[in-house]
Amino acid sequence: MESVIVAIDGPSGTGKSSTSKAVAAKLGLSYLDTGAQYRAITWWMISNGVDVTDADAVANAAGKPVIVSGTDPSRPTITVDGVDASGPIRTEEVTSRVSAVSAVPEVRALITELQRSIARGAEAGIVVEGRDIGTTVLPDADLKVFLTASPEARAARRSGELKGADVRATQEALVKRDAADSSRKTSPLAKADDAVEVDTTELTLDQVIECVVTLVEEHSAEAESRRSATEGAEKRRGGK
Ligand SMILES: Nc1ncnc2c1ncn2[C@@H]1O[C@H](COP(=O)(O)OP(=O)(O)OP(=O)(O)O)[C@@H](O)[C@H]1O
Ligand SMILES: Nc1ccn([C@H]2C[C@H](O)[C@@H](COP(=O)(O)O)O2)c(=O)n1
Repeated sequence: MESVIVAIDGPSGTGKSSTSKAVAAKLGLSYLDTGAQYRAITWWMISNGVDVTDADAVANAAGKPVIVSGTDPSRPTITVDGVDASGPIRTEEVTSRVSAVSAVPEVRALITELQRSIARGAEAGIVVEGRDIGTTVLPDADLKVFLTASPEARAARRSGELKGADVRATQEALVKRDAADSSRKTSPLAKADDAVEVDTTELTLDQVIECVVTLVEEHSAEAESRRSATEGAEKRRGGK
């Protein structure tokens, strides 16, 4: 298969990370979790005493942390200034503040550039998941998928992960974060016009993975047949 860039966006808990990792592993592609990068910069701000409700303070500090993402889908990693941040970025404190930090345009500009450079460097291709990948980060992606699911299904999935979590409180927190991510001015959470929407509410994770793998394979087959047709036409012209 030729190198392919796949953008997977959608609200929280729709299955972006689980699906993207599995699709990348199946197809031999790299994998990038862009939410982890916004979480990492948020964790750095909190750890360094930056008031995350002060957009100017966040903007002034945004260039300081060095964030490095490992893109092996079987072992994705994230470090901040050389320190493993994979645990700390998943705390409740980071989750409740990440929308404010990721709404700051200077933060988005820096992280978007980082994401584009990682995608450019992925020789075999990459699956990049987030909120604005198809609309802003990689508008020329070969395939764009927008995952959705009902708030009830998403909360039930998340509560299953966070042992003993109250489903209603989890749902409220999810809906609140989606509203903040969808309403910010700079590259909000949105479906690209040319994205394929997949409602995962009634699908198992395996079914979603299979659906996206099929979409990538169909895209690659179409690209290959267009290439052969063009080559054939060029040869025929050259032969005349
Ligand atoms: N189709 C599905 N059916 C049931 N459970 C699922 C499905 N897809 C994902 N899950 C489960 O839901 C939880 C959330 O999935 P995941 O972390 O992949 O979502 P996400 O969209 O990346 O969320 P976030 O944006 O908050 O990081 C995980 O426990 C995952 O195993
Ligand atoms: N492309 C992206 C990815 C993520 N964010 C922000 C908004 C999310 O609430 C937060 C955490 O993402 P998650 O780990 O839940 O996928 O990061 C964004 O603005 N743009």
